[in-house]
Amino acid sequence: MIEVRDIRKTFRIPVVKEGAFSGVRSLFSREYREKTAVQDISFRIRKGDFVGYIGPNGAGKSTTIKMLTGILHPTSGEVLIHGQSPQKNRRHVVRNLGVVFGQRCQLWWDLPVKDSYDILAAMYRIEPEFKERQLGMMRELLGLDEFMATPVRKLSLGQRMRADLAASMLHNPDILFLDEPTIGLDVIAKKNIRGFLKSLNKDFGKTILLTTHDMDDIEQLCERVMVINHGALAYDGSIPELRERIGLPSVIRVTYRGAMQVPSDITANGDMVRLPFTIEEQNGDSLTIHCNRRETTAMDVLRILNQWGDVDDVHMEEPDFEEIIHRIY
Ligand SMILES: Nc1ncnc2c1ncn2[C@@H]1O[C@H](COP(=O)(O)OP(=O)(O)OP(=O)(O)O)[C@@H](O)[C@H]1O
Repeated sequence: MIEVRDIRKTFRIPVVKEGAFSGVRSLFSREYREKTAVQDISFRIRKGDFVGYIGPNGAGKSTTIKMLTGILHPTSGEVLIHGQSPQKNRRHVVRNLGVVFGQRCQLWWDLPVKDSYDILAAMYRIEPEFKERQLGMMRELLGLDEFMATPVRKLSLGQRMRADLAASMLHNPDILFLDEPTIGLDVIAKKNIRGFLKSLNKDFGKTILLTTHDMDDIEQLCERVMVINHGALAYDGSIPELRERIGLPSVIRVTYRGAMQVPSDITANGDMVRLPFTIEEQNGDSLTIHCNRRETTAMDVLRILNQWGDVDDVHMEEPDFEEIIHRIY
């Protein structure tokens, strides 16, 4: 349903020269340098997928989303949404798209939220009954009644984001492109937005592409994650596969009831090569070990640890997702 074939975006940026009046001179300068923001990216997103699109600042995420929505034209390559190009058939394609740029508000600053919805409905030729039905559906999910009559400029950041999300859903699009919809929100507001997005995907079958710097958003919402770095796709797959590929160690802490006996040939000379894990700390009746899930399973590890004493308690920590992502960046 969304097909992206080898899209590339190169910007021409005027070169600003050093020296006095350089700013003025560069106005007349014809020198440019090229910046490739997105380099030959391809992917497909199926109906009902919830995909995270992540990468460091300046990686090319917003530029990709702008090409997907038809705001920008790719320098080369092609985007097809339901088989249509958003560049060539913008009017037709946007009927099926909802877009939220978390850093920008699509509502009218001085008007009550409700009036903004009326204007958007008129602009996009949405029938009043249809708009009311959509708002009715979202009223409870987004708690719209709390601020319908409030001017947008008086909304809290969390309320504004909820109002913005409702606006993007007024025409009931199949596909949502969300660029940092949880930016700057507190824990509770993030939780509300995540709940809403989860419901849109699971209960209403919406296809969602989500850009965010919040790895909790990704872990809690997305089945699939695409990582973009320096304009190129560095990873496209599931989160468990990504964990496995990066192979950071899982930490297991074991407490024994009474004595424990670590075989001496393992601890001698720090020679632990025969174990499928490393002993990081041995302290009285407890052990902390690191194991790599690519090389062994938790069951195998526990089987060995069980031979060393009477296990009382086991605590496992998966590698932190944020840390995994930093490894890719
Ligand atoms: N209109 C433009 N003209 C020139 N360069 C641009 C333009 N838009 C984006 N760029 C450059 O393209 C690169 C990618 O920018 P983009 O906004 O897509 O990154 P991003 O991944 O969304 O970053 P962030 O996480 O900071 O929002 C950056 O180096 C940026 O400076």
